[in-house]
Amino acid sequence: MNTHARHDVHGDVARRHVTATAPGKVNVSLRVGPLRPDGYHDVASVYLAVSLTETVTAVARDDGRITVGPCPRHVSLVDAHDVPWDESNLAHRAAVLLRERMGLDPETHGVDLQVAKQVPVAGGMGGGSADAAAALVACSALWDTGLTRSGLAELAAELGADVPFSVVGGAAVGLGTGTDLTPVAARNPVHLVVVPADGGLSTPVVFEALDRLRAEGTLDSPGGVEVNQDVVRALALADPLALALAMDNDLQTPAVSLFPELSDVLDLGLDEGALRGMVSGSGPTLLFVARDEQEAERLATAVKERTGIEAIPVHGPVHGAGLL
Ligand SMILES: C[C@@](CO)(OP(=O)(O)O)[C@H](O)COP(=O)(O)OP(=O)(O)OC[C@H]1O[C@@H](n2ccc(N)nc2=O)[C@H](O)[C@@H]1O
Ligand SMILES: Nc1ncnc2c1ncn2[C@@H]1O[C@H](COP(=O)(O)OP(=O)(O)O)[C@@H](O)[C@H]1O
Repeated sequence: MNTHARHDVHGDVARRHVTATAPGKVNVSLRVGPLRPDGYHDVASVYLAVSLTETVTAVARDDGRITVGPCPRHVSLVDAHDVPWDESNLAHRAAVLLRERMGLDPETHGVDLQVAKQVPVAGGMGGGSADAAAALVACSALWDTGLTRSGLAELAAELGADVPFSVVGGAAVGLGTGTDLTPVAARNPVHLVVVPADGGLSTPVVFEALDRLRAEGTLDSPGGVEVNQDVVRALALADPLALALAMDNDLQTPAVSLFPELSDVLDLGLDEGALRGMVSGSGPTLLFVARDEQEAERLATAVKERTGIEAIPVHGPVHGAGLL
């Protein structure tokens, strides 16, 4: 029996359960290379894990079934209707993959996954990836696999480009499809405001739009990608102004072309004193850089007042997936 699992009483049956959390992310730099033959793009990404986290409770079942659903005990900050609560759910896929790779008996190793979401769905903040990371950590403890964090991060890469970073957390450069991670120093917290949009954007559709804009010559086509070292330095120095000036995102133009309303909110954030506004990953969530925590609170309130959108002050880096 592992040391992390707790017991709960559901009817007459005591069921072991484990809870894990994992962070959402923003990309403070996202440089995208040309389309590869496998349908992916090489990226040079600078990830920052932020204080908007997902929580997954894994409750043991001995009939081998794996289920996933919204957590009955936690209030989700996002609309659970937007999430596929079936085998396609990234948390479900994580549990299936872990069980298979660890050679566990599919007749006896089942789990009910209860997910409490805070990260906007399909928003470019890696919420589904965080659910997968938290599910990996929770199921690994529940089933006593003995896998290390780097073992979990390796499995995570099979689930999606953003999943390893949510396992690892902090701040990191991501190369390859984003899964080849190198931690970077970020001593003091960076304060941001994230502004979710009404609706989501499909990640592959945004990458396709980038390819299209490059093919027609509207955007330059790079031969390769290089890490944005100015952003890495700004994180190391904990200098919000330098970070704001250096940030970039090759998916911003395609995301805004698909979701033109984002331009107005970007302008509004700057008008309210943000140091910089940018699309988070493939969008449509926006991120604004604030000078400090107080300024982030003020900016979030101002954006909320002017747009009615629930802008959220966050900070990063925060740690990666872990047990509660
Ligand atoms: C753009 C980024 C930036 O961090 O995140 P989001 O904004 O979606 O959160 C990531 O690259 C997304 O990561 P993730 O959402 O895990 O992507 P995956 O499920 O692995 O891939 C979905 C699809 O996105 C495209 N894709 C993804 C990653 C990559 N390096 N090149 C790509 O072209 C491919 O079309 C792929 O089929
Ligand atoms: N646990 C999950 N939470 C949210 N979305 C999920 C989940 N599992 C699968 N998905 C699917 O993945 C898509 C992208 O999810 P998400 O990770 O929230 O966004 P992004 O990739 O933009 O950061 C969603 O539209 C949804 O169809």
